[in-house]
Amino acid sequence: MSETRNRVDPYDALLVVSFGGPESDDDVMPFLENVTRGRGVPRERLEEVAEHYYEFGGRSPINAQNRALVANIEHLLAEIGISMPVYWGNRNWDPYLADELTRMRDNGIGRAAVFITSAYDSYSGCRQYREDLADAVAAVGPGAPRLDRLRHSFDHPGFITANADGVVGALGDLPAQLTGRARIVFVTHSIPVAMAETSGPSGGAYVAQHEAVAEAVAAQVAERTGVQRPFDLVYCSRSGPPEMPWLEPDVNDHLASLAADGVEAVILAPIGFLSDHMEVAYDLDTEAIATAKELGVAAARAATAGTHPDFVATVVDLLTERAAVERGEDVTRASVLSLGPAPDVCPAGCCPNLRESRPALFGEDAPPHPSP
Ligand SMILES: CC1=C(CCC(=O)O)c2cc3nc(cc4[nH]c(cc5[nH]c(cc1n2)c(C)c5CCC(=O)O)c(CCC(=O)O)c4C)C(CCC(=O)O)=C3C
Ligand SMILES: [Fe+2]
Repeated sequence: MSETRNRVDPYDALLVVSFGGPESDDDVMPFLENVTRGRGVPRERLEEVAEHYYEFGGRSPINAQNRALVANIEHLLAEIGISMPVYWGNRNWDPYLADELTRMRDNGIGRAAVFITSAYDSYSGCRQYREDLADAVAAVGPGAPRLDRLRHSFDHPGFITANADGVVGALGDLPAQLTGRARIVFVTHSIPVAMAETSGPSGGAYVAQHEAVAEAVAAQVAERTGVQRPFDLVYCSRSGPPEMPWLEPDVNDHLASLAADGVEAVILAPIGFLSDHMEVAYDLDTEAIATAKELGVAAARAATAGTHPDFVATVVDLLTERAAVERGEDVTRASVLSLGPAPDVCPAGCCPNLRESRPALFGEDAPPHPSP
C-alpha cells in the first residue's frame, strides 16, 4: 500500500520528551543532582555549572523553548487538519515523564508517538532517554500508553535547512566587511570518548553524524551566499573527571588557534543542540563569545533549530512517516545525508550504557509492555 502522509493513526497523541531544566534558584541544585545521579561528575563541576544557572536567575531557557515547540507543533497539526493532543515530559525536571504518562493514561491515550529533543546517537542523547522512559512506563504500569519513538532528526532536510538559515542569519550580525571571510565553527556537546566510540548501532555514530550535518549545512550556506567557507566541528560543555578523555577540541581552545592562524571572523553554529539550552546561553553566548572578543575575532552565534518552521515541519513529518510505517504502508523517508535515516527501532546494544544494564524502550532488546 502506498503512503498517505496527512494521517497520524494509529497514534492518539504525540509526546515530546526532553531533558528538562530548572526555573528558579531553588530548583538548580536538585535539578543538577537529578542529572548527575550515578554519573561520576565531580562536586566542583556541579558547583561551577550551578553558577551558570544562577547567572540566569536559576532559569534555563530549555523549558520555554519546549513549550514553544509544543505550541508550534499543535498549530501546524491543526493547520493540516490533524486533531491530536501533544504532551511534554522531561527526564530531569517537572513535568516528569511518569507524571505526564499518568496524565495521558487518564485522558484515555492508548498509543503515542515520542519525539525526543535530541538529534543524534549517543548514550546521553538516545539510550538514556529510552531507559528513563522504560522506568516511567513501568512506574505507571498496566494502562500506560504504548510508545513508539520517532527516528532521529539529524538527517532530515528540515533540520539541515533550519540550521543553514541560522548560519545565514548570523552572517548578517557580523561587520559587513568580514562576512565574506567568516569561518563556520560548528559546535556540539562534548561527550566521553568511550561514549562516542560506542555510539550508534556500530560505534562512532555521534561524531560521524555531526560531521555529515556540518558538511551539509556548510554546503547549503555556500550555495545560498555564493561563498565557500571553511568549517570545523568542535565541542563545548566538557564535564566528568579531568582524567577521563572527552571529545576535543574545546570551542575556546579552537578559537585561540584560529586567532593564531589569522582568522578574523567566525560563526558559532550549535548544530548539536535543538534549541537554546543553557549550554548555548552560557557556554557559547557568554563564554565563547567573550573568548572571541578577547582574541579580537568577530563572532556571531547562529540560531538553533528551535521553532524554525522547517524544524516544526520536520517533527510533524517524522510523525506522519512513522504512523504510515505502523499502518503497514511503504514510506518515503526524507533524508539528505548518505548516513541516514536512523532506524525506527534501535538494534540491541545500540548506544550502550557503559555503567550498568537497565531496560530501555524502542529497541530490539526492549522489555514487554506491562500487561493489563
Ligand atoms: C550528548 C548530550 C546532550 C545532547 C543530547 C540531549 O539534548 O539530551 C546533552 C544535553 C543536555 N545537557 C544538559 C545539562 C547537563 N548535562 C550535564 C552533564 C552531561 N551531559 C552529557 C551529554 C549530553 N548532554 C554528558 C555525557 C554529561 C556528563 C554526565 C553524564 O554522563 O551524564 C549536566 C551536569 C553538569 C555538567 O557536568 O555539566 C547538566 C546540567 C541539558 C539541559 C540544559 C539546560 O538546562 O538548558 C541538555 C539539553
Ligand atoms: Fe548534558
